[in-house]
Amino acid sequence: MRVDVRGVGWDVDGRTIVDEVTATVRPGTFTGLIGPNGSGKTTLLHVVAGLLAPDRGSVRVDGDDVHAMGARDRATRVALLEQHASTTLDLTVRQVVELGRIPHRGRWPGRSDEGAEQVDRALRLSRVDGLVDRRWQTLSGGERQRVQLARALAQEPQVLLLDEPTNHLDLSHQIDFLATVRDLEVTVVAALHDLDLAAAFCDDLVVLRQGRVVASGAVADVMTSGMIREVYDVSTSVRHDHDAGRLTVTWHR
Ligand SMILES: Nc1ncnc2c1ncn2[C@@H]1O[C@H](COP(=O)(O)OP(=O)(O)OP(=O)(O)O)[C@@H](O)[C@H]1O
Repeated sequence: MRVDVRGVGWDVDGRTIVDEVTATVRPGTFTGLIGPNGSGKTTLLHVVAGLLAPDRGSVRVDGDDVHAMGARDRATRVALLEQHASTTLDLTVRQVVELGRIPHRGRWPGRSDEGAEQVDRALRLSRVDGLVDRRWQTLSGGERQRVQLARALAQEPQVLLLDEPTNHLDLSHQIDFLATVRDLEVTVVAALHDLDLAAAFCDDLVVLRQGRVVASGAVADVMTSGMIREVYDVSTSVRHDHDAGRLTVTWHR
């Protein structure tokens, strides 16, 4: 599924938070949304997910306007993994993941095992199949993040939006999580703070500053020390590591 963001703007209290954003996300690719704190990444993801209506412009998924769809239709196409998952759920891990099936249920819910296969697959892919009977409230931050990924995958979206998904994860789980997401056959857009991980896992990047796109395109073209200096005011070396087979970003004081 291709995502087309065209001239999107969103204002609050007379302030423009997302400003004339235009970007295309190619089907099946992993696009990183990067930019400093407060640059509008979360707000833009919320607009793309259909949670916020844009004041200007449009978002289309395979040609269909996200904001003209019904909520159920939208939820079968687009899933959002939020930055801060609710902590008040009194459910087991399996029950949380089953919430992802709600948009697929008929108006009159049928058998209780409807979608069980998709739930099992999502639990396995997110490596939380060993936690199915645990209560959500007893999970660590990293475990919660992985369970929320499983819920989003159980939703079987064609577009998966992730807001700083590696926040609570240790290095090994960060790498594992991003590798899992990259290999999914869905179109993924993730807001990421770690530029080295973004360089390693993303196909394309969109760089935001003060709500505007300042660079976009293939990682190798966009992730340059010049861009990082301009956007983050940090001096870095961006090199291709032949042993690792990827770009690396190292910062200097
Ligand atoms: N509902 C709102 N009311 C007022 N200001 C808002 C609202 N939503 C977002 N903002 C402001 O818009 C700006 C962009 O916020 P947003 O959360 O989209 O940035 P971000 O790039 O995701 O930041 P971070 O990297 O810190 O998570 C911030 O200055 C924020 O305070």
